Amino acid sequence: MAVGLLGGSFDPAHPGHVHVSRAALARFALDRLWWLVSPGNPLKPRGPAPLARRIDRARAVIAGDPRIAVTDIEARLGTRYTAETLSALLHRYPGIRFVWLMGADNLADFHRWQDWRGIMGMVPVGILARPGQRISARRSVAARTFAPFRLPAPASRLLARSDPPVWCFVNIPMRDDSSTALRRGGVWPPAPPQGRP
Ligand SMILES: Nc1ncnc2c1ncn2[C@@H]1O[C@H](COP(=O)(O)OP(=O)(O)OP(=O)(O)O)[C@@H](O)[C@H]1O
Ligand SMILES: O=C(O)c1ccc[n+]([C@@H]2O[C@H](COP(=O)([O-])O)[C@@H](O)[C@H]2O)c1
Repeated sequence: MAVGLLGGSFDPAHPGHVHVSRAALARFALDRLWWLVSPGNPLKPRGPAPLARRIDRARAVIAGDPRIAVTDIEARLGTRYTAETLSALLHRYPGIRFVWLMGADNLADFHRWQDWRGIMGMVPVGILARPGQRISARRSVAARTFAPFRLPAPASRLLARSDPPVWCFVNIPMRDDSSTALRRGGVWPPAPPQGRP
């Protein structure tokens, strides 16, 4: 079974997450997709809304798609860095072919992640186009360093069955939803329940 992993703050989840998830299922021939709702991105100084609220919202946003599961795996494993999460998952689920998924904005910054080269050696990586990020992603340190291991987009359905390091960038119809825009618009985070701080 091939499972895509979409890690994120999901602060909050939005239709862009669902859109890239469905595109990844189709383009990378995945059977399932797990959202890993992060306890907190190690590179973001500001802490996100409480995990339970982000998970509730994520479940509401994906309602109706049985192929996508919302998980708190990183909180359960006690991991925050993706390299640690992946090694724990590979150890725990030896029969699953995992694919790490991310939007093009994360490819642009990927060389700042802990043990990013190690991540490329652990699992295939699928990148999904995001508005305004195409050039920075293409020119990124990670894209240049791993250029020889890029799977051409027309072969994207082979990604999960390819041995790492391997990565594939797919151009999908783009949506410009972002959690930042929702936070700036004041619709998130919701007010805490009365009587609680
Ligand atoms: N509209 C989108 N198009 C492509 N990828 C997206 C989109 N929205 C989110 N992603 C990807 O989904 C993953 C999780 O995203 P995240 O939860 O950080 O949402 P975000 O909208 O990027 O949040 P923020 O604005 O706070 O950075 C990341 O890999 C991100 O690149
Ligand atoms: O491992 C790292 O060093 C690392 C640095 C930055 C981001 N990440 C992961 O990237 C995913 C996307 O994060 P975010 O906050 O952009 O949604 C999420 O799973 C984070 O844990 C991981």
